[in-house]
Amino acid sequence: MRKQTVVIKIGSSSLTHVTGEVSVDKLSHIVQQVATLKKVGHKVVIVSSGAVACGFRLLKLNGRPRTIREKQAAAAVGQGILIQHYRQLFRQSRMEIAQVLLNRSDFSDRQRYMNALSTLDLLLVRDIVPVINENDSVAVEEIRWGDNDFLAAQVAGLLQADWLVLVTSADGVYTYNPEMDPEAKPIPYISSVSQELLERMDWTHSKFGTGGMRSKLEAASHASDFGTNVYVGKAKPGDTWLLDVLEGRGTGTYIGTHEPPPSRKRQWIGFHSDISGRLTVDEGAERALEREHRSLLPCGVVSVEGQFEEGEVVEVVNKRGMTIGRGVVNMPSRVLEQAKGMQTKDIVSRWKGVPEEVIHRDNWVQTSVKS
Ligand SMILES: Nc1ncnc2c1ncn2[C@@H]1O[C@H](COP(=O)(O)OP(=O)(O)O)[C@@H](O)[C@H]1O
Ligand SMILES: N[C@@H](CCC(=O)OP(=O)(O)O)C(=O)O
Repeated sequence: MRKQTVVIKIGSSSLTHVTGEVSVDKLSHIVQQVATLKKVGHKVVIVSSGAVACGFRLLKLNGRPRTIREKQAAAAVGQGILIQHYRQLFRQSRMEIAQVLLNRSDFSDRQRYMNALSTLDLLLVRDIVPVINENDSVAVEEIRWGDNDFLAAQVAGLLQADWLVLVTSADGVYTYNPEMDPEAKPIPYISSVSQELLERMDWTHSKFGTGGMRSKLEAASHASDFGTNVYVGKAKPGDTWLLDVLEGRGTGTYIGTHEPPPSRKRQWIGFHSDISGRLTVDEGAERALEREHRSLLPCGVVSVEGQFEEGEVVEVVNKRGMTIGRGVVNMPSRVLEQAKGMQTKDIVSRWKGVPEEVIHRDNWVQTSVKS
């Protein structure tokens, strides 16, 4: 089997006791599985929750924290303990780990995105297992919405990983939440995460988890866009459970991808960048962008929203308000406000040195449409 890059996300529900505290036995089992994957030559990155689980008792709380402030403080106490557990467990297999804490802004800022990539790349080259978590004590949205699923998808994209394995308390995606509906049936294979399937999933989660199956499917959809295969399932006994998953013998859900990975530049534009504005385009420009793979010219721009500078990323919508993609603009909003709807020859004679295209086709990414 070809050596693969595998991102394994371990949710709180897969590493805690019923009391909510971290279970070293559960962690140890997962570490053994990862060690098996590494021994056969795969590159493994772990995205691990569990900081709150490791920290809340030391914060003198009786149960899992409820407020954001308590969660952030518990994570600050617990992250060091979590990493210490990983370090001791991996050392038993003579493997070293590195702690990497990331936030959403580390992906939306292109320089930080490239720095994160270069650090992770070097760690993998030196055979060190990166153990990633959100930088919880400064993140707000993330800690509430189960975004370690999303973070794991972002990491899979960053590394152009072959696999994203979401280890959780349910053995895969069911037609409905199996804990609520005994009639729920497992779904062994999903070729593409449709809007209809997403809407069927709710956000109900396990006692100590955060995002439930909805956030996992959204993350899976995101990872598929990067060309990564996804597996959602439970940690199983035995030494080769993770290896079995990669070899197609997992009992959970496989979410397949048929997309080749996009180039890193297009990936950053399409999936990680922050949007600084929105352009509405007419039917001719929509056709040129979507079907004819041409650049966006000022004559096709109907309206400009937001303030942006040359080099920033904007979203492009059609006249019905549907997003068709994103791209890097060649001119600031103050120029485009005046140039919109104008023919190229008039623009060139009015503004010396202004580029002909609003968005060059090399800097354009169409948003994938799933029905
Ligand atoms: N359709 C579904 N299929 C499987 N599990 C579901 C579904 N809908 C909701 N769930 C819930 O999602 C939980 C797993 O998500 P979560 O609690 O966030 O775990 P984690 O800590 O791994 O992120 C399951 O225990 C289950 O209660
Ligand atoms: N970053 C937090 C966990 C947040 C989170 O996404 O949890 P989960 O839904 O269990 O993956 C922690 O380390 O406790």
